[in-house]
Amino acid sequence: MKIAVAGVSGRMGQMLVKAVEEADGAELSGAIERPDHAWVGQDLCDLCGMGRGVTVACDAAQGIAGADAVVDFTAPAATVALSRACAEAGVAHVIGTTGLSDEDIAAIDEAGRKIAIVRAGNMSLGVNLLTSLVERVAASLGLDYDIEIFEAHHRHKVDAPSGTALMLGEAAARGRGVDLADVADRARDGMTGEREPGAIGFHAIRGGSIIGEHDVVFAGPGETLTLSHVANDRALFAKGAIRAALWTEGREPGHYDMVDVLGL
Ligand SMILES: NC(=O)C1=CN([C@@H]2O[C@H](COP(=O)(O)OP(=O)(O)OC[C@H]3O[C@@H](n4cnc5c(N)ncnc54)[C@H](O)[C@@H]3O)[C@@H](O)[C@H]2O)C=CC1
Ligand SMILES: O=C(O)C1=N[C@H](C(=O)O)C[C@H](O)C1
Repeated sequence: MKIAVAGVSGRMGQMLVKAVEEADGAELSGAIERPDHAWVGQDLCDLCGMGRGVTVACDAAQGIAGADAVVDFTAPAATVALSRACAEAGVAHVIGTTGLSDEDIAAIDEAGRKIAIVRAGNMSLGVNLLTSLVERVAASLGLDYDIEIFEAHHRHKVDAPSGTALMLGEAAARGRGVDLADVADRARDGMTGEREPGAIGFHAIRGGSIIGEHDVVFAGPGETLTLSHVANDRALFAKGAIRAALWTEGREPGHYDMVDVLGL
């Protein structure tokens, strides 16, 4: 399968190029960066020692030409534009970008009528398994167990809560049979008053080079249960994303997630 990588110079972009090169049945066919980026127009191999013969494009249509799938860990506006370009070109779109708004997701849904799209705030097996556990625990415990979600990431991360924290929050809300939008408590400061019964709280730490850590805390009467995940290597996300790209081959149009890809 021919795979293009968007955001190729980024922390994840570089991991993705390596993961494509290492994957059986995958070949790098294109690379995309933002128009003002110094890598545009250059041979990828001269820049990072991988992807011989691939020139970095800034035009989406050019970057995905000849690709079967594009793997995209960039920024919300870039991802929405790329989804539209993929729908026009009939190229599958694997999205790891987080911080997407409801409007962004609606635009991606629209593209998913024409092509296979896999989108997940976290591409790791561990986190996707954890969502089922969180849902089950939330369904088993009553409202006297308060749910708080902690996430920690490196200093360069630009969105909060993380995509993973939101996936975990949605799983907890599903377990309780409520909408996350109705119960999420994302900012506490000053005289907040007592905790709202049924609230799901979010807390974000940003610092150093932390790759990604998530805790879901169920704080109950006389006991606290914590479900945790720690990512030790970004290659984890890249390998998941390439697995998703390979999974799209011959797939019907639709907006899928990693639970579909992993068959969980
Ligand atoms: N779903 C998952 O498993 C994971 C998701 N992420 C998400 O992936 C995204 C990227 O993360 P990082 O690689 O750490 O960030 P980064 O900032 O290192 O890389 C983003 C890249 O996208 C490029 N970019 C921005 N606008 C663009 C455009 N219009 N066209 C083409 N390229 C463009 C940037 O120049 C940069 O090279 C974030 O939203 C992050 O939260 C990160 C790790 C795992
Ligand atoms: O920005 C990151 O680095 C990460 N982003 C994803 C998220 O927002 O959850 C996944 C992972 O935690 C790393």
